Amino acid sequence: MRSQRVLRDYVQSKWMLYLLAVLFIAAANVINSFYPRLLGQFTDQLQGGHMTRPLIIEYSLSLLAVGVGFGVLGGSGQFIVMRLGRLFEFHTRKRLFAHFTTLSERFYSKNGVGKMLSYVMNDVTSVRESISQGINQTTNAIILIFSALAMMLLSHIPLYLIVVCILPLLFIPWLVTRFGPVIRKRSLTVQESLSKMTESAEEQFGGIRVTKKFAVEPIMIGRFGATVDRIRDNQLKLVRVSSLFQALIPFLGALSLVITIVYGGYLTIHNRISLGNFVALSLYVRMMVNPLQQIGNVINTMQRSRASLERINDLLSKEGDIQEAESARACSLDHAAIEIDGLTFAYPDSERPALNDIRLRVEPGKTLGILGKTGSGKTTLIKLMLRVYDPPAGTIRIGGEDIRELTLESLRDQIAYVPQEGFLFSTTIRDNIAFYRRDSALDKVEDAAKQAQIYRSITEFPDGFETKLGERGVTLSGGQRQRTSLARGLIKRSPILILDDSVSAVDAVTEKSIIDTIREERKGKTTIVIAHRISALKHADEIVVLDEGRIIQRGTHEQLLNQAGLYATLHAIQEEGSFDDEGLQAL
Ligand SMILES: Nc1ncnc2c1ncn2[C@@H]1O[C@H](COP(=O)(O)OP(=O)(O)OP(=O)(O)O)[C@@H](O)[C@H]1O
Repeated sequence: MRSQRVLRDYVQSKWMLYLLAVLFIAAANVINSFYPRLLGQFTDQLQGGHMTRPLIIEYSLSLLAVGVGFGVLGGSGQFIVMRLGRLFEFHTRKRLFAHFTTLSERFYSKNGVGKMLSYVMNDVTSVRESISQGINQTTNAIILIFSALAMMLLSHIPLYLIVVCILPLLFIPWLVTRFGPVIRKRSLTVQESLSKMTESAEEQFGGIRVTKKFAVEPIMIGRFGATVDRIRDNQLKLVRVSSLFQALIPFLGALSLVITIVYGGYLTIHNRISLGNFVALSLYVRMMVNPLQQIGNVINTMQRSRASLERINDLLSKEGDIQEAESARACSLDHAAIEIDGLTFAYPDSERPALNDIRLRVEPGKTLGILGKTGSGKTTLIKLMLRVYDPPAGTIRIGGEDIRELTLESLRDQIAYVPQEGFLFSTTIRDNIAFYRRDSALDKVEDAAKQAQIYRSITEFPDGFETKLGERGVTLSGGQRQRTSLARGLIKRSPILILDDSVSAVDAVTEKSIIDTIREERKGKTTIVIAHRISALKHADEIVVLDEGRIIQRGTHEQLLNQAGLYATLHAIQEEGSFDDEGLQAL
């Protein structure tokens, strides 16, 4: 795990702008701290009977200058900080997304889409808010407090009076250290329940059609409702503690004002301080309550966003399981034999091997058929060939090279993999087929569609190849979706094509036509066909039958038919519609 400091890196890269913003905000607050002093002086002049028209104008202009200076400088500083915050949000979202693309299937099998969304949306926003508010309000508060203290001393307000009046405010740091950890813990729980709700919503939306078909809406509403209830409970717990925290600070502020009025008023009556200084003191004490409350707010927000920042840093530190070797080379897989030698593999969290001592050799240009019951390890074998998971070193070679020594790009770029359920993006059919190379000429897209037997269906849509697909291609039937995904694989014209049950959703006539076209098109190129239906792979040069991760039969279609075993049994069931008890036992 590489340690990541997303916020520190960002602030370091923008430190000059942040410094400028801090200087602007600080200057604004220094200017602002003049206004109670001016009002105090004004009161003294008034009380002493020295007030003249030019003096009134002078004081008015000075107060106006304070207001304008505070507004312009403070506003500019705030603008810079807010803008930098938005840029942070933008950069971090892009960085997170780029990082997501490097993570492997193992990561995604453990972390749902909702969780990713929650990182990208909630966590990033929470950190952005805390830096913007943090810099803005902390600078505001610190500078204002120090300027106010300095101004009071300059105005000759006695130090003992200042200390007594602001004494209650000094309890604020104590409150912060008491409440901070509790707030942080409860915020983390809220964040977690929020991300659970996003995950649940994502799953419910994904499965909405199944829900409706089974008429189980109340169950789904109940399930989603439970996640929302959890958020409500956790949020209420958080609100209770943060509200108490927020309420105590103004209370301490009010207490300070009471002391100011009582003690300051007493000293004024006894002429120990001037009326002007009493006015200035009350205004300064009042002025200090807000910044101190802001510090409380900032600490609250910081506590909350620290958890988010930790989650983001943690995620960015995660490295994909599949790493390219430093010595990795790009190799051409044209005319390359595939050799699998003694491959045994168990998924990282599983004790039982999904594949056991697999030995295979596919000569260049030949077709290999893989047949097997569900869960027998067919897809696992392909995942290992594509290095979705890492096979043990030296067990899979293509063109004599251990695939772990090839660059991931050269390996995956030269193998076209068509899964049973290819995901279709919410874009045009043309873009979906030309996914691998968006600038492919239309005639190439059309050729691939023809080979996948989807061309006619596409041209029947009013917009033809420019027809937009809804999310996951809802406007297409299952078979149409599968053939569009097949066309996407065929257009690559790769040295190696892998069809993983890619024609299972089409009728027998279309399947035959697709297989014939592919055989013709793939002459001289290596093809691997995985299927449950014998008709899809009987023409293969070699067929292997997998069972519980082991190869239990191998040979050509004719050879396998002449052996008693799973292949002949499946053939009897699928092609002849007949089977005996012995055959059923084999299944
Ligand atoms: N990501 C995973 N983590 C753990 N075990 C897995 C994972 N994917 C598959 N398996 C297990 O590995 C075994 C082989 O699965 P695989 O997907 O290779 O079967 P298959 O022959 O392709 O099945 P099907 O014909 O249903 O697609 C199964 O027992 C499955 O439960």
